[in-house]
Amino acid sequence: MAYTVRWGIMATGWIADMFVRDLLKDPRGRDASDVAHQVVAVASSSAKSKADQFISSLGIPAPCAAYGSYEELVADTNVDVIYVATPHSHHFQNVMLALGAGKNVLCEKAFTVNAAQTKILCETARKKNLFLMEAVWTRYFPLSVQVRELIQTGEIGQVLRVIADTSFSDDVEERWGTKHRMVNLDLAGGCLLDLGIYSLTWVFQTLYHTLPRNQRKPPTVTSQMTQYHLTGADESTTVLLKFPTSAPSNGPLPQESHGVAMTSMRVAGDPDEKGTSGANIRIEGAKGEIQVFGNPFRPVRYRVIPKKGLGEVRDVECPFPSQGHGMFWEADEVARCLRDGKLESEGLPWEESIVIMEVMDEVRKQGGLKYPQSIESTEYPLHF
Ligand SMILES: NC(=O)C1=CN([C@@H]2O[C@H](COP(=O)(O)OP(=O)(O)OC[C@H]3O[C@@H](n4cnc5c(N)ncnc54)[C@H](OP(=O)(O)O)[C@@H]3O)[C@@H](O)[C@H]2O)C=CC1
Ligand SMILES: O=C1OC[C@@H](O)[C@H](O)[C@H]1O
Repeated sequence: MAYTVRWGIMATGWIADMFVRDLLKDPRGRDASDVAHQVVAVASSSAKSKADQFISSLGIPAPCAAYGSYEELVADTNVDVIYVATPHSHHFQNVMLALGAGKNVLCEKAFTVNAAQTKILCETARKKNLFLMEAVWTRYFPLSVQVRELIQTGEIGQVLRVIADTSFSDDVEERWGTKHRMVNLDLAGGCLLDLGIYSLTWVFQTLYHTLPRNQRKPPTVTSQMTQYHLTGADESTTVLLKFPTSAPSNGPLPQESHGVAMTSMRVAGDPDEKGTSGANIRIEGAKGEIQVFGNPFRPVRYRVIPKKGLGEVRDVECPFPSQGHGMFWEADEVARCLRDGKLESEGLPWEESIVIMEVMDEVRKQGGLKYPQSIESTEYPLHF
């Protein structure tokens, strides 16, 4: 018998739409018949009619309540878990609202504006015995799971360096202007929090998450940042990380590793959008390399390249079942955690989200990127 989760959707923007499309796919299409999803409520902060429109345009089966405020959504007793799909600037306030009403939460990336806010959210969830997870969907792809397993089983030996690039060469002025959440400081815009987090995800899930928990240590951080001339949000950021502990080595290899996390809105990881420039992620080990192809947030295949004499090159395609976007895998993880009474996901524990937020805090400090005090604040409730 499938364990069914009843979702409440907070916000009706782009990613909420994509997420709900995936929730509505039959889990059997991805061999996940142990879980099922229902969308039982949708809320828009601007108007109830927007929630009504969202429900009808996506064909969400009745009954599904439509609300014109987030307060009404979190009070709905039919809802098991809230999916928070608002801009970064609002995550802290929105998640606190949901936790305060006794609701479990899946919150979009970046978890919050800064690490101090993330810590409060995790502490609040712990105290209230509620589930909370940052929606870094890529971590739950079979591709990510397979790559982590290959590292853990020693396929490429000790991993010494990881390079990850999440960059798109947009016409920034034309596409994002000054108000869009991608570049708007009031909404915690900029490529680090929006896209760089995926480069950091690849660095962390290969160099940090693959270690036993008691061996995971925060990296040191060096970085460079270029700010967008129209708003001051970062348009290009490069982060160099040194992790003090790597997988145990039996020989002369160092007990440390390097991560290079890049992101930009001016240059592209895949300029011709045909993959000509190669892999956006390279995971380099003492016995070989794993390359990951496609957008770092939605990669499509990987290649294992053993060091000369140690084996053959292997390409592995990782298709998206049911013509899905790939967000259903993180939703399935939420369902299984709720079923099993867990407060956090093993795929992205609270502690790891906090360390990544701390890295982003440090990068912003080094780059001189400050957001308005109202959205950096840890005060709750705060109306801004
Ligand atoms: N996992 C992924 O692949 C992706 C994740 N994201 C993440 O999802 C979040 C939302 O991004 P996205 O959907 O692209 O953003 P959109 O701008 O498309 O939607 C955001 C929604 O948040 C609500 N909202 C509440 N307050 C505000 C406010 N002050 N300004 C603007 N919107 C507000 C609005 O919904 P309403 O009026 O209904 O309340 C709005 O439609 C971000 O954290 C982003 O990083 C984004 C894209 C892809
Ligand atoms: O999370 C994301 O992934 C997809 C990108 O297009 C989007 O800007 C970003 O928010």
